[in-house]
Amino acid sequence: MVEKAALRPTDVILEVGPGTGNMTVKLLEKGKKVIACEIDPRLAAELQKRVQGTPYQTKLNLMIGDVLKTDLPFFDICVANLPYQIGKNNFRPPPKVESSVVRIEPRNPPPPINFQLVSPDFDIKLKITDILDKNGFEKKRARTMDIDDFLG
Ligand SMILES: C[S@@+](CC[C@H](N)C(=O)[O-])C[C@H]1O[C@@H](n2cnc3c(N)ncnc32)[C@H](O)[C@@H]1O
Repeated sequence: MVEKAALRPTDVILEVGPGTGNMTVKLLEKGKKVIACEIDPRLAAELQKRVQGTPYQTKLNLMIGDVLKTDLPFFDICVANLPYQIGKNNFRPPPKVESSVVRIEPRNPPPPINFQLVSPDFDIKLKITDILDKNGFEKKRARTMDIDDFLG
């Protein structure tokens, strides 16, 4: 994953969920700075201990909390291993889930956005439900769908 990220020595990297820091140390080797946001304070303490007294200590900004509720500082690139650190072949029988490494790059230049005002009674929840209903997806939920359903 670190290889795929093609990190540059000038990159400020955001790592979501560093755990005890197995990937963090690799990111610290490659980038200028790592902002690591970990929800579990015990794991964060382990990571802090791991870098203490090493040259990486000053390159790591460790934040404790839920990344979704945290005000994050500026970063250039996000590298994270959130849900499935174990591949499906580690299980017998293999679970019916797929894991992927996803690389998302912002478009440069950014596409033009046609901002439009919506009426005060616009309800995004109703809009989405309406679209799902019209396309026969009212009973489909991510947890009950497989990859073919998504691709279809
Ligand atoms: C699959 S582990 C990855 C650990 C480590 N990055 C690695 O590659 O070995 C997921 C990590 O994300 C953390 N985590 C889960 N939800 C989080 C959230 N909402 N905000 C921050 N960290 C989260 C977990 O505590 C755990 O350390």
